[in-house]
Amino acid sequence: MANPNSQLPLYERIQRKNTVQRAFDVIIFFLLLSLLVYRLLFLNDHGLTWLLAFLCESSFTFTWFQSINNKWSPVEYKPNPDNLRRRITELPSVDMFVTTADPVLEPPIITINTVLSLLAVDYPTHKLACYVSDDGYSPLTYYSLIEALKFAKLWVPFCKKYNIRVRAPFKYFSKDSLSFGDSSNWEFHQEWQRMKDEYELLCHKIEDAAQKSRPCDFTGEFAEFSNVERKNHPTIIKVMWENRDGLPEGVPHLVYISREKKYKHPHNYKAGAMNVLTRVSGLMTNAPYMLNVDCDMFVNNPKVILYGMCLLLESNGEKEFAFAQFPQVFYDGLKDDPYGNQMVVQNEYLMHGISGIQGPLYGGTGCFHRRKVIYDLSPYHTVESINGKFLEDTLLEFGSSKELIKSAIQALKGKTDPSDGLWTSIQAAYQIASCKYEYGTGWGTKLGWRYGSMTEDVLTGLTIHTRGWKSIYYKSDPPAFLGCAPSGGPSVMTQKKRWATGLLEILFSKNCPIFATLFGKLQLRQCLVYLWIFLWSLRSIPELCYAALPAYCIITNTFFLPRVEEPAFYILVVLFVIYNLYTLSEYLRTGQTVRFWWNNQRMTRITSMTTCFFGFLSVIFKLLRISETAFEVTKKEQSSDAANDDDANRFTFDESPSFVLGTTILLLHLTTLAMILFKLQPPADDGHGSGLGELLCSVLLLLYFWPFLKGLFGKGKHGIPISTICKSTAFALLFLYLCRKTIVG
Ligand SMILES: O=c1ccn([C@@H]2O[C@H](COP(=O)(O)OP(=O)(O)O[C@H]3O[C@H](CO)[C@@H](O)[C@H](O)[C@H]3O)[C@@H](O)[C@H]2O)c(=O)[nH]1
Ligand SMILES: [Mn+2]
Repeated sequence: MANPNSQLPLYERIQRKNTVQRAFDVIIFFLLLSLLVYRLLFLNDHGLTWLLAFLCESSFTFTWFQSINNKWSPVEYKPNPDNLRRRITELPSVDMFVTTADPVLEPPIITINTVLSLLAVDYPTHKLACYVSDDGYSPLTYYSLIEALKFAKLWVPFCKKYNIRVRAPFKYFSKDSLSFGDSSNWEFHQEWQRMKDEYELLCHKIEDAAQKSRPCDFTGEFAEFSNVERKNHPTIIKVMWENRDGLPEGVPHLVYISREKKYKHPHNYKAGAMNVLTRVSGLMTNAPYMLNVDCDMFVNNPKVILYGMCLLLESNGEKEFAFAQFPQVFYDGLKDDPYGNQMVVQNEYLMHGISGIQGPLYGGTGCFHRRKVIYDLSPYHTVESINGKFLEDTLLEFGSSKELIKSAIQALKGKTDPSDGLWTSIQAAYQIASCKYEYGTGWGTKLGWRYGSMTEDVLTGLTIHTRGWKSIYYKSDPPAFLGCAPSGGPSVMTQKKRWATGLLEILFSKNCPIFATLFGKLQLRQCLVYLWIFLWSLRSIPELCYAALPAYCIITNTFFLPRVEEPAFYILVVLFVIYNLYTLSEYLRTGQTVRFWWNNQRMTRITSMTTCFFGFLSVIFKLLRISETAFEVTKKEQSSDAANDDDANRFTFDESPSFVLGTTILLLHLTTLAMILFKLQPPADDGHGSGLGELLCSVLLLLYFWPFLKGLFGKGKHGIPISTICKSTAFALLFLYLCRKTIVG
């Protein structure tokens, strides 16, 4: 009999209105074009600086064009979990993956909180399995998981009984959380206190273990960790907990995996870890859906799996949406986002904008994938069509494990047999987690997470869009996941440099989105979106040139901007004012402060002129085979007090080259301003020297690099290291010398 509820929609699609925004987008675009026309008209009257300015401005105009494309037709989706419950009696299984790589940079207490929050989600427990990949090969992480599991057996029922919202205990018990709701309920009160005590005990145990040089005796369960080399060790797989009774309540399966590592054997960082997770889970539970999160991204909304399933289970979604991406939202964000990495405005406008094209890019965490899509299926493949040649070709790519191939056939055909217990496949699991398993297979090239970029997430998502799939984005309230944004100048720079590198790596690879549109099924507008993000590090070049131009002009007393008397000067003024008001309004509409906006503007300029440039260089070095690119893990901190700490808002520095470049720009513009102030400029050629435009540019750059100015006088980590200042002074002097030479020459 047909289910009377089968018509209930699982999600709603809402086209957002954005007429005013579009109008401003276009106005800005026309102002930019008129500036270009002005440049072209007078190209012959001016020298090289004019041409350079024209080229830079052309690049800015192209970027703006791309950004209009990104935001032109925003769409929002709203899942409806109630309808899901009514419509679907048997919910599908979901395998949940957590990756961790370093017990120092990623303290196990953070990882276990993520795991606990996943184990406690609102979803039938027997449909869930949680797999933790530990690239750190850390007995401490494993020990913490053992202890966390004991706690989970109390925590999960507690959360479900009282319908707790925040199920990461550190957050639930933190000072700023309003966890202690209905305190008149005596029973709740008692249980709450017990949970709190148990959680504190858990924290103590982990802290104690972390203090010791050896967290445990390498006997019994820990014997496999006695080989202490992190980069050279055999596989460890531990089925830590099996929900044997298959009951909808209780704690989901928990599996720990530390894949084999060998010196000189590329392990492909996170992408490699994800592929091992995919294979091992394929053997053990083979769920048709997979949720993956970074170790610091805890579940903040227990309905998240229901949301994910609404988005992916709708019958038209089945044919369209390959993955469902949730935004990266951060907890304990520093006030006013001094490092510009909270991505609030991007999550709101950019992501919804892209949702109106082919869908959000895959962001590496907080994302539900269909297993069969990860196994290379395309949208035109129906269950019936999956046989014969496609199946044969695809299966060849899976490698030699018969067990894996068997499970892959089931996954591709959309069949899910209940597993015969996790242990039965343990031997095969060891085989497919070994270094050599991927030799001669399609893993990383045709299947699974793709290798060859530091941003394996975006690359993997791109290959999915290239096959014609769409993706879907949902920004829930409260946010589905919360993670921690790196704090401190150096870690922000490390992260951004990795992104800049990884994104450009994709542009220069065979997966380049231009080919994907020409020969694949990537939509043209989506191709523009990808180009916009991949060109990020290349844009550092016009940005740097544009920052050097005013300095050059002031030092040589020439000009590259129209003079105040010329009407074109007002194009620039209007452009500047409208652009800033426009971006400001985006921040204000998402509830942010003016300060927040300014910090973001400033950091955008700083990172695109410094870190992105080094990202660009590392790709060039890779192409020239001078050096390889590497995934540097960012440091995670749990402290809830950081947000209120005044110190935390102050920029911190280290000796990284990004800061040398930033300091050089600062010193240059300090010099130029001093030259104007003390009238040290050489006489202008024909009485037409640098003017107000150049001066304002210099002042603006000084404001953008204000944290660096403070850093010149700061102490300790808040100060720019002396060696950096020396190097920057040398570069600034060299620039000065070269500028002078052009006058004399
Ligand atoms: O060899 C490695 C390196 C990293 N990781 C894991 O990768 C995740 C992301 O690393 P992180 O240092 O937090 O990088 P972020 O810049 O914060 O991560 C963003 O960018 C990455 C790509 O650069 C994506 O993989 C992430 O999902 C995305 O959140 C973490 O869980 C790590 O444990 C591994 O498992 N193995
Ligand atoms: Mn991270």
